[in-house]
Amino acid sequence: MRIAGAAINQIPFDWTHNLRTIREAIEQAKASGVELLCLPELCLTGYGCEDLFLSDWLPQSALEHLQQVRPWTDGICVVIGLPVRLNHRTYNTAAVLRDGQILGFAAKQFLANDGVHYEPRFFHPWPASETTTVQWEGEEWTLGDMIFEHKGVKFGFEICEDAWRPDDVRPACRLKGRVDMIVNPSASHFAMSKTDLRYKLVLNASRNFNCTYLYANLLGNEAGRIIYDGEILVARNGHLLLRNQLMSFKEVDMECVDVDFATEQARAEEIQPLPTPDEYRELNQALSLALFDYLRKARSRGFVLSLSGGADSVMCAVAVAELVRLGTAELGTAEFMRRAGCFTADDIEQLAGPVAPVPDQNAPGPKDASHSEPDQEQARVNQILTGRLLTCAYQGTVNSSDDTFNSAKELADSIGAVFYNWTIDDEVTGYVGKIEHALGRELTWKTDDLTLQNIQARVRAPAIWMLANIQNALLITTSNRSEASVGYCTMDGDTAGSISPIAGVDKAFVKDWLRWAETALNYPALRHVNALQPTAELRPLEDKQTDERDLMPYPLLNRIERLAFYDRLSPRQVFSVLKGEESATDPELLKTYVKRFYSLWSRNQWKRERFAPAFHLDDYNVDPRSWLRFPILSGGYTEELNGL
Ligand SMILES: Nc1ncnc2c1ncn2[C@@H]1O[C@H](COP(=O)(O)OP(=O)(O)OC[C@H]2O[C@@H]([n+]3cccc(C(=O)O)c3)[C@H](O)[C@@H]2O)[C@@H](O)[C@H]1O
Ligand SMILES: Nc1ncnc2c1ncn2[C@@H]1O[C@H](COP(=O)(O)OP(=O)(O)OP(=O)(O)O)[C@@H](O)[C@H]1O
Ligand SMILES: NC(=O)CC[C@H](N)C(=O)O
Repeated sequence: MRIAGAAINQIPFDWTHNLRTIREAIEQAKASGVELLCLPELCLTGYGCEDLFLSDWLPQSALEHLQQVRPWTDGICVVIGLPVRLNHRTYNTAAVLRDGQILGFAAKQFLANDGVHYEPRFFHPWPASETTTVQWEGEEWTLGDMIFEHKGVKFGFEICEDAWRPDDVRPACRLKGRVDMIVNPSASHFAMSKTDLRYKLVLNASRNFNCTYLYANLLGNEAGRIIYDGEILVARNGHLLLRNQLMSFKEVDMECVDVDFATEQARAEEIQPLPTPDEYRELNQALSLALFDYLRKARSRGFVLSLSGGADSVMCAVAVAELVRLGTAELGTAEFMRRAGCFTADDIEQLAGPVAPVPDQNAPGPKDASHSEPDQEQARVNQILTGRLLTCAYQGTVNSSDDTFNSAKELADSIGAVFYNWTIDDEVTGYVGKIEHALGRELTWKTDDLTLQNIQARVRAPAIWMLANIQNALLITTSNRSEASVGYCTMDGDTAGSISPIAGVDKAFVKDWLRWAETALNYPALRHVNALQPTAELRPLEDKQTDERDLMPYPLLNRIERLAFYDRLSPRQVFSVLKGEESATDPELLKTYVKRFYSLWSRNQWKRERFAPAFHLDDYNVDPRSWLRFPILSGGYTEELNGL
């Protein structure tokens, strides 16, 4: 039997869009002779509909829209995820359709309730071995824990989280021996290296439960924060049959494979390991696709960035250039521009030549564009596109250095971004003078250090916002996770912006990534930033301000943060682990860092509540609206820190 998974790039309750990609996937599958196709979890509504899942109308509307899919399933068996609401409870289900009929709804039994997932807020778990009925306009279907059959192949379900539970409780343990195949429609968020976990999960499931395992994930930045890598996996008895290229820029990535269910396949002795994921490359692909999707789904016309030449803003600029490079490499210039949604037909013809406005969805699966260099002509086109999508401004003060200016200018020029340069000293002097006049005293670095730093960061905001408004573009804010942890940023200053692409990764990672990108992605202009020490450049230059002098070494900050909030240790436990790991560092200094971290962390929760929407990229983040909730007002660990 030819079976397939299709990763599709959906939008919460955009029925027209979602039905279009579903139809496209089904048509591609039919054209490839596929007999059974699995689409991802909740793909009809989108996974990220949040509290709308609690309404009566959204699940009802989903069921109505499912009826439109029925005629498309002539000659094929298709699995489609949607919410179903019964007796004021919403269930997360996978509908099975064939030849225009709905065969039933398999319901999710274990709900994801960790990290970025809050499913028990929206859904009820379905009890094992039970079924009920769904009624709609005189028709009735079975919903619950059930087994289906297509052309003699018996199959049951695990819906995403179902598969992440122990082997002796997950649905597979009851399906073992009763089915030939387990189908898993998923909405599994991207995190660096997570593909390795998923691979092992699917391979081991197929081996341990003696079956074929078909897995299909969502694709792209669906709703703003969470990114899906579009992974499709098929394994049989511990052997990998299919694994696709992740992070496609296409809206539909359908991949199929033949499984000879009539012939037994010996159980694999052991699972062949995947090569270790390359996290820098993964991050690049995820960030580029996330930005591209955000741009087009927000119906925006590009990005504006206050480019200091320092690590954070430079990484954001490279991410936009990479969005163009990877997008055009996979889709071609014309399709990339069409999909971006912010270019006119004339623009497209000018840059891509005359093209038929036909989507390229029937082309074969994506290639890994991240390894390929564009030819000279494509590189020229990419520079023009980057110039259309990214406008930067260096906004210097008397405290800025030539080093950061050169870094910003050369990088912007090398990628083709529009680059402006102005100073903000007049505005700073104007505000300082006004306040000095009102207070009747001078403001000095000795008495007013933070105030004088923050005013510089704040007066950069209005002009850069003006550019964003003029261009109808998204203002990128450059916060990273380390900065967010300790509030090392000025609220309404450098945090001003509408999207925060790198707030999910720590500062040490940002620096390492830029060193990697200089050679691996061929951005020679990064040599400037790679030679710089991170600095806010807010104090007079002779003060030689650096982030790490103000705070602590970034790798240590990152380690404390991880121990405190990923491993959830107490301050005492964190200190004890650090002492063991950092035997060369004075324990008193380590204690100072631990105390500094926790008190800055607690004091700055309100800032984290106000950051612009950020992508989830690492295995955790500090965003209170996705991974990590923490009180705004608290005891601030006073007793715990005093006891160290
Ligand atoms: N719980 C709470 N809820 C609401 N507001 C709260 C609050 N606690 C304090 N606040 C208020 O917060 C305000 C202070 O916050 P804010 O004005 O943002 O400034 P603040 O956090 O005091 O200082 C900013 C820090 O970030 C550093 N910085 C700034 C800019 C750029 C960079 C860089 O790396 O480039 C670094 C700078 O060196 C300094 O250490 C005060 O007015 C205080 O009342
Ligand atoms: N001279 C400047 N021109 C334009 N924007 C600036 C300037 N200085 C600071 N900014 C803005 O403020 C942000 C915060 O500064 P921050 O120092 O945290 O980041 P960075 O300069 O990009 O990196 P690094 O910390 O490694 O120097 C910058 O990313 C940038 O958006
Ligand atoms: N949608 C889900 O059930 C996702 C949960 C699962 N643990 C994952 O991260 O893939």
